[in-house]
Amino acid sequence: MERDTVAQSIRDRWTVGDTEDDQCDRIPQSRSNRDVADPATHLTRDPAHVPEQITYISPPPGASFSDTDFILVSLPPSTHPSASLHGQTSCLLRGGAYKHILATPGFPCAPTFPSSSSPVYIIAPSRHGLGLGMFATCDLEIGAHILTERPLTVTPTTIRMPVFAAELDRSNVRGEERRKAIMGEWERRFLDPVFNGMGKEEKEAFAGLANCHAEGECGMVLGVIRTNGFEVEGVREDEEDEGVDGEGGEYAGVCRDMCRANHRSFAIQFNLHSCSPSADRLFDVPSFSFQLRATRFIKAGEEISVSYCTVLDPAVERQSYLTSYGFTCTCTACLPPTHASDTRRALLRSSIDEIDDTFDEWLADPLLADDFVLKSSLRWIRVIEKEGLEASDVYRHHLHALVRACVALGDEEGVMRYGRTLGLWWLGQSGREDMLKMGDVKYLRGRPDWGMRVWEEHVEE
Ligand SMILES: C[S@@+](CC[C@H](N)C(=O)[O-])C[C@H]1O[C@@H](n2cnc3c(N)ncnc32)[C@H](O)[C@@H]1O
Repeated sequence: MERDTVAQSIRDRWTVGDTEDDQCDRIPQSRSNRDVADPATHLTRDPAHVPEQITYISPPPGASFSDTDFILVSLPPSTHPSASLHGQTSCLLRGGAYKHILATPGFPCAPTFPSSSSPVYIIAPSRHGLGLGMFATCDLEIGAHILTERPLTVTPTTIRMPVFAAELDRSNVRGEERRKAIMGEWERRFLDPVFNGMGKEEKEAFAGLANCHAEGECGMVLGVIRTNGFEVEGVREDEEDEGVDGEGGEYAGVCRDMCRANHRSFAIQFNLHSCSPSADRLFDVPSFSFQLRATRFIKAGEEISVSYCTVLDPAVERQSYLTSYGFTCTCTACLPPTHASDTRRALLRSSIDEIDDTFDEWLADPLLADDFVLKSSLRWIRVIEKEGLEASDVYRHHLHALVRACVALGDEEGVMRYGRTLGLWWLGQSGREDMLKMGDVKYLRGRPDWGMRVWEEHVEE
């Protein structure tokens, strides 16, 4: 799966009522920077059986249910020891997703990286007037673990109520009124029970989160989910699906602390562009928890930011996602008139396609300078760092090219330098500690491509 940034974007596609045929919609979710499929395509999944109510509440082990049934359940099971230690999530899941979770190897287990007893962050008013925000209490290196959190809720990002929609049609309810009616009904039938299923303390935490849709457009529960939902990666209806039709995620999670992280639209360093997060999150199904990690060095006291949008997208598209959150991004990369940053981001995106060809050409051609690949990728890395896009997948691609080049040259120092950063990138993005081996000379020396481009010196006798 290609990830432009692990700070999965929060994206709102609440478009019910755009066409009379629309019977489902999408609520906000943090995505992996992939486009969201037309909700209509999702409607074909199982036209025969579309429950319009919650079908089961906490089914006992072994209960049978269909893939499309709606199940209200607390996860992990309250009997599991880690549930009391790390909290529980009030979930609304389709049967297929629930089966998928239950079948995940290791589920339910305690989080691998539990939050520290002395947190490395505090929640405090943002200095940029964005409400509350999350601040580092100490210096955080790239890859540093910031927190692990069980979401308060996990709910579907699409839902379908064809019978209810047909009733509206019969009553000639159209346009905005129809859209609001569907949202209201969705909330009443599906989301309010999720809220009611939470404990007192969790309810208070949820209701206290930001809600930029408070002005009567929808109720509190839907408003909070729309303002705070992060994509719950890895929770899906079946094995083949990576989100809806291989695109956006199917479930949104709301967290007590992680949802206080604002979208980055402020520069912390002179000449550093924004729409460029300093942290990113991932969801771990076995422990049913999110992890937040630094994607670049964060100084003590600095506001920790995530991205609500796809950072390599053009500014206009980024802005259109952000309107759902009730603000316009005023960062240097978003503001007209130059949009020079758009050009840089587009070039960065396309630079990925050239990496392999450049590398193969260099490997085969002894006339090319030894630092041919290094120079090329280092040039892109300077652009990435200037744009503040270290969380982006493009950074990983170029770091990887540098490591491969150093391996081919048998350059131990280079391998340690770039491999370490690459390993930390992986740690920051996916929690994979095993990738730290990318900075381990002993490991890399054992690879067949070590010293592959060291040409034998031809010494005249
Ligand atoms: C997920 S919440 C973030 C935490 C929030 N600031 C709070 O007080 O809880 C999203 C909301 O925060 C605000 N926000 C986040 N990033 C922002 C930004 N870059 N500019 C303006 N408002 C922002 C918007 O009101 C948005 O709807």
